[in-house]
Amino acid sequence: MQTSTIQIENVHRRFPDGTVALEGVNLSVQPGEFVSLVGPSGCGKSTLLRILAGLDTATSGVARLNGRSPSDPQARQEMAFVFQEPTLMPWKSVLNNVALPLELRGVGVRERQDRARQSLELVGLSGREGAYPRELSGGMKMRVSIARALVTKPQVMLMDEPFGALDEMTRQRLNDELLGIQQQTGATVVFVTHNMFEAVYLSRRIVVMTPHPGRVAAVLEVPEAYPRDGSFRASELYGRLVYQVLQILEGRPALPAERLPAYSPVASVPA
Ligand SMILES: Nc1ncnc2c1ncn2[C@@H]1O[C@H](COP(=O)(O)OP(=O)(O)OP(=O)(O)O)[C@@H](O)[C@H]1O
Repeated sequence: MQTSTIQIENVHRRFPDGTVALEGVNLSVQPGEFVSLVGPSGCGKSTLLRILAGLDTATSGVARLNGRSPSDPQARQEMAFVFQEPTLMPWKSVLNNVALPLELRGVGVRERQDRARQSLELVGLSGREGAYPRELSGGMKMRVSIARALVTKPQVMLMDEPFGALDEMTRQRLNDELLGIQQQTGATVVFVTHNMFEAVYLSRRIVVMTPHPGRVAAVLEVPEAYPRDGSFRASELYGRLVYQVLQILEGRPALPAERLPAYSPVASVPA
């Protein structure tokens, strides 16, 4: 039986000031799956991602990555985190920024630079190895940040609003590149975004969260095969799914059955 890469069972996170960031969250993510967490500010998306990354701990409940606690050193080796800010070292070249996680793991200079070059090729930045972060556009910096995450060949990529600061055209281009990389590497991706268009375009499943307390309101399936391209954005399915996410976020009833396509997009609504 194939086990889930990520297992979250009845996770609660209450901060010392009494804020309940997460209440009773359940989610399992299969190997190679692309799952987005969508919802308004404060619904607990980042908190959930941080718990998965071992950067925060649940007050109660269980989070597992390949059956291990996210703080387990082996689990940490198997994942990479991409933040909204590219957080590059300004004094290091693009190549050395990308090689940094390998340097921290004690990999020799020749091997880490070779692997950093391969990673830069994946994000379309071959030829820019010698550049410094100040010479790059916002989109290029984010590509470097993704290349740095890929350099350790992680099974799981945890991405927190990575394209939130980019213009719409750059965001769409990077969405396509990310999907290409994900198909090529087979990585499992958990992707946080405020943007429901992006979530529908990228995901196999969308976890819609609502705040106060942070809960999973619904999980939508996106029944569109990969690889996807821009024509998906012009489809009826895409428009209806975006609308469905909005309805759930606004606390309105889901679309009536006669206004939905033949499939049933609400895969599950937790009790
Ligand atoms: N260290 C903390 N102490 C107290 N409250 C916190 C802490 N971190 C987060 N919170 C609160 O927990 C709730 C969830 O925060 P979180 O950052 O996970 O939400 P989010 O959905 O990622 O929001 P955004 O989209 O704005 O990043 C919010 O009410 C936030 O203010």
